[in-house]
Amino acid sequence: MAGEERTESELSGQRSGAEPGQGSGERSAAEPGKDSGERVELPAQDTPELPAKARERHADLAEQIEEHRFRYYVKDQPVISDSEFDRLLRSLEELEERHPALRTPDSPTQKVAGQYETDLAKVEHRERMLSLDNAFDEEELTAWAERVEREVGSSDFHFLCELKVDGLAVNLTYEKGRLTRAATRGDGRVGEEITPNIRTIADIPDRLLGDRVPDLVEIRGEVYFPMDQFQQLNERRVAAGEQPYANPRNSASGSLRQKDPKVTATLPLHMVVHGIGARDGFGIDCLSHAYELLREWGLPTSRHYEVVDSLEGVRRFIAHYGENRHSMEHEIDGVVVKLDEIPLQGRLGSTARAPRWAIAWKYPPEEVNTKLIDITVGVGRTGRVTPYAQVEPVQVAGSEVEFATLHNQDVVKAKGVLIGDTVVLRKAGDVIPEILGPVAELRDGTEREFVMPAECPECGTGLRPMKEGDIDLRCPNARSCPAQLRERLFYLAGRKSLDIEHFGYVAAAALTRPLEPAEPPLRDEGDLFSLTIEQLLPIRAYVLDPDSKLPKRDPKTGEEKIATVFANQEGEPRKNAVAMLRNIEAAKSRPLARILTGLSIRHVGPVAAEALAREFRSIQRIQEASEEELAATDGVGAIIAASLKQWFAEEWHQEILRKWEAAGVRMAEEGADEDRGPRPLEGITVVVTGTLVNYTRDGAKEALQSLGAKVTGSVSKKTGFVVVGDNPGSKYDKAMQLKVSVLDEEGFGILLEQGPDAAREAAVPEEA
Ligand SMILES: NC(=O)c1ccc[n+]([C@@H]2O[C@H](COP(=O)([O-])OP(=O)(O)OC[C@H]3O[C@@H](n4cnc5c(N)ncnc54)[C@H](O)[C@@H]3O)[C@@H](O)[C@H]2O)c1
Ligand SMILES: [Zn+2]
Repeated sequence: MAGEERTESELSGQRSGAEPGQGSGERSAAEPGKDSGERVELPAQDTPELPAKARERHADLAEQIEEHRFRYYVKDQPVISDSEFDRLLRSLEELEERHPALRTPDSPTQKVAGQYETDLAKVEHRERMLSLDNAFDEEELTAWAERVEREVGSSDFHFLCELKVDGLAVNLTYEKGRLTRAATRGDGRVGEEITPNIRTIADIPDRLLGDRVPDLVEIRGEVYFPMDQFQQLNERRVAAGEQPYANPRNSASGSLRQKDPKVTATLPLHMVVHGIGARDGFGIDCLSHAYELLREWGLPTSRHYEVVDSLEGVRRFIAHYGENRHSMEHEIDGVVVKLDEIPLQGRLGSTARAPRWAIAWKYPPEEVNTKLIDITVGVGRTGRVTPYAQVEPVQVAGSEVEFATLHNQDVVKAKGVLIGDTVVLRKAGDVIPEILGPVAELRDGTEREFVMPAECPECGTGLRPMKEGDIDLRCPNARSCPAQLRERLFYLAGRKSLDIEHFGYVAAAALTRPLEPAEPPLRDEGDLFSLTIEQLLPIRAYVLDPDSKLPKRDPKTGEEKIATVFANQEGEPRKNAVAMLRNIEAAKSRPLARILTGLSIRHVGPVAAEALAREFRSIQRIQEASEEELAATDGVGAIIAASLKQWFAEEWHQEILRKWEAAGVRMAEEGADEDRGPRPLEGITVVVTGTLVNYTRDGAKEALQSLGAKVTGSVSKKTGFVVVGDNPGSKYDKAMQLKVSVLDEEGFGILLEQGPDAAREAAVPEEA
């Protein structure tokens, strides 16, 4: 690859000697000797330089590669992932490296894609369209850059860095400013005509803008299908009885290479321009300047490119987009680094397959193919039942993936995946793994459709949507569905809530759904704080895996693991059982916000719990507050308020509270009530806005709260006072409009020291 001497061009009779300034390097690329498309069969004979085994291996690899290219370029239905394909090609290159005699002009390593018979008409490009050499690591990138410097003869040049868009390469011919022809890349010299289809793409102008349009220009670019609309496309295809696409790249290609442009017209295709082919009637010195010109002509150039003067800059660009790879609306599989100076491009020239003045840096693959073994459903903390895929374990983006969520039954349908399919799995960075689509080509008829169960897999209760119109199904048995209770307990013991060490998923499962005894120690979370070691010792249970929610298996026998979770073989308490009980005890006095979080009230996460605890300081007061008061609390709002009301209305929730209180769990913030001194501002709501001189915003808030006032963020008729500092903004206007008493900083002092009546006298507007 990059960096090595291009003996292959000599081998294939090619020369790369290009005159500087003769257009792009592509034009100056030498014609390959011949490219008939047939393989030259060499007798499989051992020669000292070329063992028969290498020759066979070469023929085998070449055949596989050609086969995959056909599926990819012509059928738009590849059956292996790009990284697997790249590996095959790499193997072939390495083999040729060791046995240069194998590197004949018709080897797949020496050709651009390949030319195939399709339904579409053939058209010849004026100037060849090439592929790119790849750099998979730092060493290959450096080797390429060093070679560029060597051939240029100085370091007086620039790198143009751009994104490698994963789409379909196209060539647009504009004559006197009019789009006259569009074609796919094909074998680089002859492509498929797709002019009517291209005309349906809104990004692509039919006429170039301005009055300086050239006589002729070939525009090269990538047509892509936006990532976020991919699933909708598959959904429509499945509904219409067509095969879903495996990933957005294939859908772009499939959409564009339609015989009927009316079909293309219905699809949201876009284009990014990334090069120029033949041209006549204008001169350019740098590719980056050319992009500016193309943009003026109304062509869709990318905003994401940068000209840098060193490899250091290239590395920065690569790192930056490596991190922001997923905020693009199209898939990118790498970065393309090009020599910006066009005369220098010409001097470096091209091989039969790729320009020497450019290299593609490939990011680690995020898409792999794997087998969809099964789709099962899991029941979450709130009873939501979600289908998830169990796949053959596969390594992607730095971790092993075995499960991927499928969200709900409609998503499974929309993706068009069947149990038993080979699927494309995508894991983007830290994002949870996702199944993109099936490799429908590989189906053999044994695949079956997923059917959403009608009953909860763990408690047998009939599933239903929470409200009419909800897509999600839920298990309504919130109290003692073992799955929901287990998830609630696991959450309660977790970092965000009570942080109970030694209380993990296995313990949560064992306490709620043991094999023995028949009656689980916990029917809901009420008895958690009164658990005793005697209750724990007899428990035998499956050892559950938190990811799959399935029993872990013995790696040797494959059997499901069952254990006495809290007792050792002698029936004595295990160390961690004792520690767990001790930690449960300690958790009773966690801050109120954490206790609240542990109740698994819908929408009440750590942030809302913190706001509620700060404002109301006890569970009882939260319960007594009106829905409006709750909703008016900073960081709470109407949805959470309604959810709180619903939660407290449930009798079994009340029982949990009673039991927890009896067990000594903290139900109020320290010193919440009587011992906090007089509360002259009890029942009064205050809004603070603008900048105060003697108080920070939080300081003002605390001063008010300590006297019993409620501090909220928005002004309403119920607001008692609005305290305004400098630059108060709209809250002041609102207060005036609603005739709420407004206090300046002095009035605020009066409120704190002398109480509400005195403050009202100091307020504007004056009481009527
Ligand atoms: N899965 C399969 O079975 C299979 C089969 C064949 C090919 N492939 C995949 O197709 C790709 C190989 O095809 P290739 O030969 O076209 O090489 P390539 O995709 O690695 O590089 C060349 C192409 O990159 C495109 N490109 C995107 N952004 C560009 C930019 N900013 N500047 C210049 N060019 C840009 C151009 O269209 C150009 O033709 C690989 O990713 C390979 O894995 C996969
Ligand atoms: Zn259930």
